[in-house]
Amino acid sequence: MSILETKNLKYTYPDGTTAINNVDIEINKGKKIAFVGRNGSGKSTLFLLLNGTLEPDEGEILYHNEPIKYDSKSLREIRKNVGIVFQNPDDQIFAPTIYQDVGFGPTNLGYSKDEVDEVVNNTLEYMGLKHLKDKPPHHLSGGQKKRVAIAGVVAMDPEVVILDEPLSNLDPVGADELLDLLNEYNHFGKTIIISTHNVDLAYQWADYVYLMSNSEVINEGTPDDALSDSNALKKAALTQPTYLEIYHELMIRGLAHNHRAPKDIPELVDTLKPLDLMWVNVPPETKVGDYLNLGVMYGEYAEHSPYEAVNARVLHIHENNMAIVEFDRHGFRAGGIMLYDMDKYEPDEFGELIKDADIEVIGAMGKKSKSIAEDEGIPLSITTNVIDRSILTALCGKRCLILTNGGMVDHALKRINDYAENSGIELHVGILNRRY
Ligand SMILES: Nc1ncnc2c1ncn2[C@@H]1O[C@H](COP(=O)(O)OP(=O)(O)OP(=O)(O)O)[C@@H](O)[C@H]1O
Repeated sequence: MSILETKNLKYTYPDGTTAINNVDIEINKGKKIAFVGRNGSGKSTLFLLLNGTLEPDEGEILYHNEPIKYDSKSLREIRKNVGIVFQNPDDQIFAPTIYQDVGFGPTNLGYSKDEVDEVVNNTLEYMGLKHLKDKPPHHLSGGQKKRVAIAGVVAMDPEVVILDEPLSNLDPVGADELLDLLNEYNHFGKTIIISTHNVDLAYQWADYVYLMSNSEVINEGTPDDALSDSNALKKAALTQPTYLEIYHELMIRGLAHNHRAPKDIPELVDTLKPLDLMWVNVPPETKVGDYLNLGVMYGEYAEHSPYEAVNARVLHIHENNMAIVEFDRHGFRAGGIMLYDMDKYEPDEFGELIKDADIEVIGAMGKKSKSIAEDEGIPLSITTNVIDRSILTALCGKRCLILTNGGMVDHALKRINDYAENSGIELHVGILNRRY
């Protein structure tokens, strides 16, 4: 369902610089969208057009299929629903304290004092800023200021949040934490749009990508489609995402399986052909591509039955009936990933389940899970990039537990099951405290 759309948009600044030219985009509700382009390609100008701050010279912008109007009532409405977080938080934060700054938007929307108090406290809690509420903004670090700027927008409960270069000036942990937060917010059904010149970020994070150059959109599509066209990337003076580049190099050398391009480390690991190659003696009638049974595994190596067949595919036949065979991946011993829905957290049950589940590593996704874990003294080994890191841990044979809640429970379950299905590796996955 389209939430924001532009048709043949054009905008020229008063000094004659055309910053947006013939731009047609369609943003669907609940998606994560990235606009990728070098400095000056027009991303910030487009964002200011999308929430009515600038008015186009030509073309139109549709919000829920209705053209935006520019009278003050309509503009208030669109700015409430399409919030922008500027690249530099100093352009956005101006009140004497964090509390007042985050309360500015809701106060302007006509909320009562109690309503403002409730919404500001909830937002500060959600953004992990509660302890800073009485501080003046100029005493905060760059990362904290960024969060305050986002909190000011989130407090108005917009449908769409637009963030101009959200990760600029953040250290790696701060960047991961912010992405975690944006993903969580997206799971509440919010549409999130970012601009970035970081192709790796756009490739890994977005559902849909627009590539911009010289005031125009020059390519668009899923991240693989939009960011693998070398001509378009050259025109935009950008390079391919690192994962795609590694994948293509592996493919050229025959080291990768020919399935979809990897988006993260577990998928990249999975594209690698297993190194289980072996010289074996084969019967004279054997052909390349045949499956051979090479014997049995037993004891702790057998997963599915006490005695398990070891199969291998013939890759190459040499003279004297010698062949190179590749072991079938079936029977790969991985660990497991259990999820625990923190909306239904019960300390006693949790302790019991953990004891029985033989968990070695615990991770938490989302603000609520992390703060319950902190309050309850549950030791967390993984707090960012949790799904990927849990899959990698499980691939090393360990059992992990992910604490999460809300829509992220099913999201995590789906991601892990998709990985298991695509890789053919049997991971044990389940939700500990949900009965089916
Ligand atoms: N207020 C302004 N007056 C005149 N020209 C401007 C103004 N703001 C931006 N521009 C010009 O418009 C073009 C697009 O700029 P814009 O800031 O939208 O790009 P951007 O892709 O967001 O860049 P960045 O990544 O550096 O933020 C550039 O050529 C820029 O110099």
